[in-house]
Amino acid sequence: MSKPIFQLKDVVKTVYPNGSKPLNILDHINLDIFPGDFITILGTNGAGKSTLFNAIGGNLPITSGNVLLNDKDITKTSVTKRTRFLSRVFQDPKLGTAPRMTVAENLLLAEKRGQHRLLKPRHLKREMPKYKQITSQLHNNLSNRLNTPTGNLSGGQRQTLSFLMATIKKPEILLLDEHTAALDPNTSQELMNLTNQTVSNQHLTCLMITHHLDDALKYGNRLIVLNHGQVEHDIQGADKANLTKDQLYQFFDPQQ
Ligand SMILES: Nc1ncnc2c1ncn2[C@@H]1O[C@H](COP(=O)(O)OP(=O)(O)OP(=O)(O)O)[C@@H](O)[C@H]1O
Repeated sequence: MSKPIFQLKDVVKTVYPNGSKPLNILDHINLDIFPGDFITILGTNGAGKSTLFNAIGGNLPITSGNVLLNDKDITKTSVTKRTRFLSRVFQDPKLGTAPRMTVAENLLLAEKRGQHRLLKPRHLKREMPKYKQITSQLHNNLSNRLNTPTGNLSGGQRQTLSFLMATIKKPEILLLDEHTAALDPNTSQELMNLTNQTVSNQHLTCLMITHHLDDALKYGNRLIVLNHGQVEHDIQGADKANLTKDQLYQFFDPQQ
């Protein structure tokens, strides 16, 4: 078996809601993520899914435990530094892109992530055929809007762009935080297909939060259910492939 690319070791995040008694919103999480894992993450509202992503992305300092990338302890590494190896796509299409910059400029910016970010017009010109090609993967006309400021795009176009920006420079870890939830059913399906293709073709390591049981079953090699800040189920390989929707429903049955 290969070595984990990413590890959470006994990660705890404690909060004090309204100054009351402590509450662990991440409660001793241990997780080994392997290269090429595509993990779908389910959990009821408030289970800790976004908090888990914030701990991985460095957006939230954890109370105790360690976060490791390729055996290196990155627990104290800033969000900015983590963007060199980690990309995240949020539910809100407005969050991923710079609204006054054009589609092409945003893509160039994403390609230069972690480098000296000087946008030169000749770089932009050189990359245009590539941007045309990657934006043509969906039938939403994004490829004809390369010189349009992203603030003028539809939500679906903008979310496609956020996804392309997150994957244009292969990240070591890709975090998808309900990235299709704000889209209409067809657009959502198209972006999910592109996601699956990209993860598979680029051999990305990806974690995807979703509330769609069908998507959680259909995609990925591994499924995690979070509950009260703990990993309640971690189903992999053949068990994941054979998992049924009825079994999944049982995980959320309060009688269980
Ligand atoms: N910074 C914080 N301070 C206090 N409580 C927090 C903080 N961040 C999250 N929480 C609480 O921790 C719990 C988990 O929140 P989180 O947003 O991770 O849940 P989630 O599983 O992503 O939910 P949803 O499906 O609704 O997005 C919630 O009860 C939330 O109110």
